[in-house]
Amino acid sequence: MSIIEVSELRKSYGGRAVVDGVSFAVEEGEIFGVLGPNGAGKTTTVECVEGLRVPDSGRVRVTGLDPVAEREQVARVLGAQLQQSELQAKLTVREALELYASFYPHPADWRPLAERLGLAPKLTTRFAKLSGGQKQRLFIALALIGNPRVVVLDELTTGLDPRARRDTWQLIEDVRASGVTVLLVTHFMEEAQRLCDRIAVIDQGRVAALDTPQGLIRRSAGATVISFTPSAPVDEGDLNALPELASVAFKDGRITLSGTDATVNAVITLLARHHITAHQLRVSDATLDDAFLDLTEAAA
Ligand SMILES: Nc1ncnc2c1ncn2[C@@H]1O[C@H](COP(=O)(O)OP(=O)(O)OP(=O)(O)O)[C@@H](O)[C@H]1O
Repeated sequence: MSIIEVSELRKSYGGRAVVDGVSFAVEEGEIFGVLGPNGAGKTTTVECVEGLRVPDSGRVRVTGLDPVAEREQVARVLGAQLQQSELQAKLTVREALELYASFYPHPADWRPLAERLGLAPKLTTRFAKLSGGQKQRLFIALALIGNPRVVVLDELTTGLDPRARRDTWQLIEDVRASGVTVLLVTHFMEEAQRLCDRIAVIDQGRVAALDTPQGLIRRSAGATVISFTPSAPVDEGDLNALPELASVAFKDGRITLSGTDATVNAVITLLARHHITAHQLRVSDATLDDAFLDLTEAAA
């Protein structure tokens, strides 16, 4: 049994379908990413998993439980990241940890949790005085305090500086290493590529693709990118006729092509045939960023 099952989930607001038949399954121990453009329906989807919104139709199960009908049981196995507004400004870190621990029958000991999250020196600091990174750490601590089997994190690192973001990634990896399944909503491609075992790309309320980060990159039309400055003009028709070509662009005397290894080999042969030298030749793999744009454009 998958730890989270979402099947044909639908939710409309004012007659507009914002989640329009979303299905995916998350396996125990995975970091599963939900990625998509603004307004794609990501938060609505994960809030249905958390039992915070009631689906119009479809089936959602968390450890086999219905998050709406069995909300209390689900709350014992699922930890959700709070929104900023949900915590009192005057509450200290220690008070928040103790308060949230009191909500659960078998909470984690908050002291080692605070230690692990680097919150130990901040126990007497009020919430309002914490930095953005410290607040995020506290939210992670509160999401973990009930000893959940699944934790849902939405836009976890938005607003964090690069170092705090990297520290948070390490934390998420530690959380997973301790056996917790992570459902992660994110806008950051680097974050998704680095952390997620699998990703559902959601676009306009539907799953546009579901795969590993590498699988998504391979699936996008131009998985390999080659760019160079030619020593002499290259015939555009010849470039457009290259095998398995996904895109071609000309800028400031440089040519950038995307396609497959076959495209790269063919363009090198083409240049050699015309005795053209490729200056500053670069060959790289497409990134998740490229794949995302490709996949969400394709869906549009
Ligand atoms: N309670 C609501 N009433 C009406 N419309 C809503 C409600 N909640 C969400 N929406 C709309 O549903 C759409 C999907 O919202 P959702 O927050 O799920 O998207 P998202 O993918 O999480 O977006 P973002 O990346 O911008 O957070 C948006 O157009 C949003 O305005």
